[in-house]
Amino acid sequence: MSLLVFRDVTCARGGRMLFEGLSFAVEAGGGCLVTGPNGAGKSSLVRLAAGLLDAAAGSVEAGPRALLGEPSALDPELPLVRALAFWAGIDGQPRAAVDAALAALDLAHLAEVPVRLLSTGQRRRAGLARVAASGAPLWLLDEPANGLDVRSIGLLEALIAAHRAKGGAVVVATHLPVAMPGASEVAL
Ligand SMILES: Nc1ncnc2c1ncn2[C@@H]1O[C@H](COP(=O)(O)OP(=O)(O)OP(=O)(O)O)[C@@H](O)[C@H]1O
Repeated sequence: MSLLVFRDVTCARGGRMLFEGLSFAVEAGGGCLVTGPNGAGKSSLVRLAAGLLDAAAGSVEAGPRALLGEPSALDPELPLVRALAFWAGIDGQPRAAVDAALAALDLAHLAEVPVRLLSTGQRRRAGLARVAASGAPLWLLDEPANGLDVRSIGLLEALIAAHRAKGGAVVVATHLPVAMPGASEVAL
């Protein structure tokens, strides 16, 4: 079953064509690495997949999805656990999903710390925890390894592998190495 399908997609931004005729699909349990130099259109592809940007031509079909973008989307004033619980509530997920995500990203000891006091890497992991707790089958991760140390990249890779093992699918746009065994690659 495909969780994301691009059919002959053309993407233009600011009057400039970024890519055209792009077709690929990501199946349940699958992974897709989106690579390319700065400005190639990796973030734009993720935004197309998220439904935040319209294709100039072609079609994008996606099931329920969760997006990790540059801002973490977490309320900076709330303790981390409450900021995550807010989104989990909107996504209809139980509190246990938040606790599991905090544990998976080694954030449980920071649960009561306001989001604004987290370090860059901790905030990135917090954004990943929001995605992990969303219950969405399709994860769209834009530069998820930015700001992460080597150990945290290992946590990210394990999180992705566990989601895929449960039948989820993951799209990762990255200029840093992120291990996703068996993933396809879209090189822009
Ligand atoms: N809102 C916008 N309006 C006009 N042009 C835009 C807009 N957002 C991005 N662009 C342009 O689209 C091109 C692709 O940007 P995008 O962020 O998708 O690339 P990227 O591959 O993710 O780059 P990077 O590796 O630097 O993050 C760039 O030339 C950028 O200037």
